[in-house]
Amino acid sequence: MRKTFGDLVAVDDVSFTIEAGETYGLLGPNGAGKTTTISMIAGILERDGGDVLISGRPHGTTSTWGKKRIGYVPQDLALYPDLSARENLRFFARLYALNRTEARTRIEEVLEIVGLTDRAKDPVKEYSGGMKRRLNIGVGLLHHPPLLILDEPTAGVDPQSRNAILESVAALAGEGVAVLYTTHYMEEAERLCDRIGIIDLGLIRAEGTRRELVALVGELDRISLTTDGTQAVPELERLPEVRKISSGEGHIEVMVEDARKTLTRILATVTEAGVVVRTVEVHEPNLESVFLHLTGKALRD
Ligand SMILES: Nc1ncnc2c1ncn2[C@@H]1O[C@H](COP(=O)(O)OP(=O)(O)OP(=O)(O)O)[C@@H](O)[C@H]1O
Repeated sequence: MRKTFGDLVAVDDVSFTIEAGETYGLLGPNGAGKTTTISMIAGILERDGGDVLISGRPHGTTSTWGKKRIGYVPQDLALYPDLSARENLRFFARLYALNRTEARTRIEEVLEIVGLTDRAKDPVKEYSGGMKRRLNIGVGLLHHPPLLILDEPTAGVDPQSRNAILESVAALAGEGVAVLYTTHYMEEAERLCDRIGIIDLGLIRAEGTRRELVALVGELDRISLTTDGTQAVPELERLPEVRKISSGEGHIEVMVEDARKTLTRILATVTEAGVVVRTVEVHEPNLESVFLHLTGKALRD
């Protein structure tokens, strides 16, 4: 897809696919083109070029078929403050043309998913920011969309709601919903997303699982041990998984590609050499360093 606003190229050439049950994260700094990209996918913004296919079928701003299959949760809240959560959902269920019986069941399911059943009767104006955000997500789920698009759903919410949001998104993906998730919080992308597209200046600079992205820039995991000696170093050097070792008095640092896979073997090798291990720390390179490497700037610039 491509989108320009006058001279500004907001989305230059963005292309990706999301499978059912997969959570795809678009990670990028402010102004990277995330909202523009998802607005085109949701069919609320005209594209200048490119295609959006849902289950192989073209979809655009005039496609009702496509819109029925998408739950779009914008950054801004769209709720009636004087109505309760249940009344808000009832109103939106009518907009989505759910019949009465369908609506009744689905509203209770949705309240459960977003964790608001206990507060369903209270007017939304009495809700915390995070609760409003959760209800907003609930609205996007009413019509059972196979694709759910969330635009920075945790921006500015309290930790409890943030956790609730992340947990409901993971549960929905577990039920087969394809989720497109935008964020500039690296930890969220790492925790939630099966695949991540790093977007900057309207381009996807790299795409893959967290591990693939990290491998792309050649970063290694580091296992730091504090020990009572370093006589295990020659044995460690012989292990094929070990890429680099440094050691000094009372500590050994081992660089490997995948610390989770190699940790047991490394500890066994050290102990067999008669060295006592006092502490173990594993440092995995994160997406922040990948982002910095790819774009030359920090994620939160
Ligand atoms: N309607 C518009 N008219 C003009 N410029 C726009 C418009 N919408 C977005 N832009 C510009 O396009 C670029 C991409 O914006 P976009 O909102 O897609 O970024 P984003 O990655 O979602 O950022 P944020 O994290 O702040 O939401 C920005 O430079 C923005 O100023």
